[in-house]
Amino acid sequence: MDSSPATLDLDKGKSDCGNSVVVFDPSVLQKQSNIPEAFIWPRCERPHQPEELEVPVVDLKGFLEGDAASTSRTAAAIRGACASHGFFQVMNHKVDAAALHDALRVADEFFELPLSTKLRARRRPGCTWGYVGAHADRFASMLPWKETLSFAYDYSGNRDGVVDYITSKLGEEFQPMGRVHRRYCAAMKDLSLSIMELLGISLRMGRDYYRNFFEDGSSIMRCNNYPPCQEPELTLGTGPHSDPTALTILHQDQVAGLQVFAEGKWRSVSPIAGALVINIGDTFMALTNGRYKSCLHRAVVNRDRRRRSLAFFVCPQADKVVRPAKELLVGRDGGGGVPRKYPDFTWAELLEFTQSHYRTDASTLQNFTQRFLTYSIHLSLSSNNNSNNKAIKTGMNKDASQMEVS
Ligand SMILES: C=C1C[C@]23C[C@H]1CC[C@H]2[C@]1(C)CCC[C@@](C)(C(=O)O)[C@H]1[C@@H]3C(=O)O
Ligand SMILES: O=C(O)CCC(=O)C(=O)O
Ligand SMILES: [Fe+2]
Repeated sequence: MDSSPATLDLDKGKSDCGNSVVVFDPSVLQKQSNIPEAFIWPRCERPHQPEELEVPVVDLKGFLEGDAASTSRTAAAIRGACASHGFFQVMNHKVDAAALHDALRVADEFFELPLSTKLRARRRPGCTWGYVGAHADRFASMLPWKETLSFAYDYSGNRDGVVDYITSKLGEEFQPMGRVHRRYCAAMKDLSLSIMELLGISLRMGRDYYRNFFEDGSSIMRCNNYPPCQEPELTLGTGPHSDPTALTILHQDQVAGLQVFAEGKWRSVSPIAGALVINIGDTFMALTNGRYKSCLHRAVVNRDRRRRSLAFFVCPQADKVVRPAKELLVGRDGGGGVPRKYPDFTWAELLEFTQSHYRTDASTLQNFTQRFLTYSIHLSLSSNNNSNNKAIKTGMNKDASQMEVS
């Protein structure tokens, strides 16, 4: 991980215990004619005017009402998108319009708080949750022009986890904010499990296969706030990456900014009022042995308007082994096994990799796999072929050449 420099000319705030922290304070930065050097991205990464990516807009009405013909049409539409760029949008998803509106409203309320109040929830080193400004506490360069608030939503039925988190960090007066987030996360969980059914049908694994796999899962709720930027052509709101999680439900406002790298170039995915953007993540790509694609994407900013997005990242239960179903390892001709592209791993292992060792980017899963195999081979050599080492557990050959990691 980049080590943050001792000082960074963004702005220095004071945390509630008086320590100086490096912060991203848009109200200060926006008054400067140029953005700080740390926010300037390499020329090859800077945004330009892209074409539109026509992602399928899938109407879920028939599927959610149990109509068989509509379900198979919907699964076919999803199959095409997931096998190519992994993105599609959904309409008539039955998520209450008020819940969608209120979730953005309380995100605005949070980001409009005084910086000292937001810092009550600041992310602690090595933790995924909390308030972050430009990741200035983690990275020293290529900083994203955004503030984020992230918290966990676990599917274990702990009804008050979100409310307790928000009030414990910000104060009891923020209970209404916590309740709005809880209602939104509950709706996202239900939708994510319905989409898992569709993915199961589309892969001919049956509607329950992935629903059951994720039913006891966990999720990361992330609120993104992208302030207007005086030099939007030099920076990015969120850098190029594929989501390491399994599935993402993105609720974006009506300000364009999401871009997907498809057919060899960056393409914009314009907001559609009432629609939610869905994309496959690395963990689901591994569950399908690469059949469904976790695609590179990013967010750009603009000079005039703030942009907000709410990303609900669906993850398996932390210690559940991520391994493709054997049905997906049969060759197209029904012949012998298709080589595994990724080792067995757990979400806890991949999350720890992205939070402590690696800045999530376009090659996270590839680098995680290489590191994982190197470690496993090391284990195997050092423990004289001890059968407990991970390489054997995965059923992988210790020799990485047996894998198709490109
Ligand atoms: C597991 C995660 C790490 C990030 C949040 C979730 C899923 C997406 C990841 C992220 C957004 C990808 C771009 C880089 C990142 C550092 C960010 O800009 O926020 C990533 C998140 C993170 O590491 O906090
Ligand atoms: O804000 C967006 O449109 C995309 C954000 C994103 O990709 C992420 O947070 O992982
Ligand atoms: Fe993303």
